Amino acid sequence: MNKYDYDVLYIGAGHGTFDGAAPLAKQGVKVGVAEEDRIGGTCPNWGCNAKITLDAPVKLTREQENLKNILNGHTSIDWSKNMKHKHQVIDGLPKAIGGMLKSDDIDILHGHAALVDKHTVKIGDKTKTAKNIVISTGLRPHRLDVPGKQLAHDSKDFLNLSKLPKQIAIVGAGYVAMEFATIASVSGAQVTVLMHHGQALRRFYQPYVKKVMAEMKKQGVKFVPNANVAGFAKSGDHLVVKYGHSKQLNVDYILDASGRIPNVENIGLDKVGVKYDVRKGIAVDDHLRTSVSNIYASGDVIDSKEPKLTPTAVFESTYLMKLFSGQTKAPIDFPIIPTVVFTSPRIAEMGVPVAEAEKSDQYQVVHHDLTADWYRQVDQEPVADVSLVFNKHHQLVGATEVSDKADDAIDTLLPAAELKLNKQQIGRLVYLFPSIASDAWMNL
Ligand SMILES: Cc1cc2nc3c(=O)[nH]c(=O)nc-3n(C[C@H](O)[C@H](O)[C@H](O)COP(=O)(O)OP(=O)(O)OC[C@H]3O[C@@H](n4cnc5c(N)ncnc54)[C@H](O)[C@@H]3O)c2cc1C
Ligand SMILES: NC(=O)c1ccc[n+]([C@@H]2O[C@H](COP(=O)([O-])OP(=O)(O)OC[C@H]3O[C@@H](n4cnc5c(N)ncnc54)[C@H](O)[C@@H]3O)[C@@H](O)[C@H]2O)c1
Repeated sequence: MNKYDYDVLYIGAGHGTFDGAAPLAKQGVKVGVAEEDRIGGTCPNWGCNAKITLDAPVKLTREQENLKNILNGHTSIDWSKNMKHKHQVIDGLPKAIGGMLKSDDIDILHGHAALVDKHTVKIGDKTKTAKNIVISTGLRPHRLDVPGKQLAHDSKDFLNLSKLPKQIAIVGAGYVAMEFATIASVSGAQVTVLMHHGQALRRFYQPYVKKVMAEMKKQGVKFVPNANVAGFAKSGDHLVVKYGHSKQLNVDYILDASGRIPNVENIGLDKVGVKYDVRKGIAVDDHLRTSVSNIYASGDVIDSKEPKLTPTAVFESTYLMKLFSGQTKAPIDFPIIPTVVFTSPRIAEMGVPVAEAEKSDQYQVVHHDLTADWYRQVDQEPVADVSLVFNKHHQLVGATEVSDKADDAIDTLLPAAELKLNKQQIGRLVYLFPSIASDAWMNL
């Protein structure tokens, strides 16, 4: 007879949970998953999958634009058909993910979950106990605290817009702002990006970010650096963004893309003694254990220097699966986690950042203008640059690319850096020709 209802009870059903929970349950571990919203969490429902589906015709439009001297005619994006397609692709995912969890005998508990004590969780009006608990509650959009803030929308609202507004103001210049500005402007909206600082995508290599911005400007996107947004108001049938020294911008829609904050409130952390920071998230050790020994945390809600991305959440939930099933006792050892911003062109990076490498004598940085490559000329890519970072043994340790194919190029280079391949090993790898992989590896 088990002392607890579950061996492991997860709070939240995003990637920080389900990629590990399903294989854990397959091994005979009794698992419960509490979720107050859609199964699958942010990424499938209002993040990666939804965004990349809307981006598909945007990417195609970019490719057509690059080849416009060859193609006849002009195409445009039908927003409502694109949104309908997004729903067709996305709407079935919670059922599919939930079905997968149930088929592994996982109990799905619907409702808001909060810790009652270190082994007890209240989910709606049900109370369940567990030997171990994993908090995987993710992030939610940060909202600017300015007058008229209720007039602004967040990324979730944007991804469900049935009609594309004509004029859009986007506050912030991070991942969401830059990706959604691209989607909206290529789809026909006039977009103004109100930047908090003088730089967009601050963690990325700035010479490449400037190239992305230049392409977005050609598409019609306006950037206002150091905008200092003061508030929003309604005036007749339009909205007004007040910024700078008494400047105003009239728009039909305001997207607040000023970042994301951890879901740490109202889940009983203080009651049970789990340490956290309201801005950074839940503190964990190198086994993803919180300050309470049987309570762990996974995914975006963790206070960590790892990027808050789906691959990170997947790696963490998979690590916890191995820990709970006795496959490992070792601390978590993060691999290189690559990242990409799905603008047109994309900017993608992995490993040691170029700006950091340029400041150190431990690395050598090699820049390549890829527009000179015959393979990139096939698609007439106007912007294509890569910077490769090598260590003293000439092993690849980092790379950043700006191009329409940057995501695929960085993915293909990743094993060289993660596995620290030497020249001889690299020489053993033969790629399809012609392909982005053979093109990317040519420079190693
Ligand atoms: C617009 C957007 C686009 C993105 N695009 C990408 C991308 O292209 N690539 C990429 O790698 N990453 C992307 N991300 C980031 C990615 O979505 C997250 O890193 C990932 O979803 C994190 O998973 P998670 O399980 O930690 O959190 P989430 O997926 O947010 O899951 C947390 C879950 O917990 C639930 N929950 C919270 N509190 C409670 C409670 N008290 N009781 C019960 N349930 C609760 C929530 O409802 C939610 O379902 C994007 C994010 C956004 C917002
Ligand atoms: N392609 C991807 O992988 C992808 C796409 C979207 C989101 N994400 C994930 O979601 C996270 C959140 O994305 P995001 O774009 O919301 O956040 P972000 O941290 O990338 O960008 C937030 C932006 O808001 C600005 N800002 C902060 N405070 C402000 C203020 N008071 N006024 C005006 N602007 C302000 C920042 O300067 C920054 O430009 C990302 O960090 C990433 O982890 C990933």
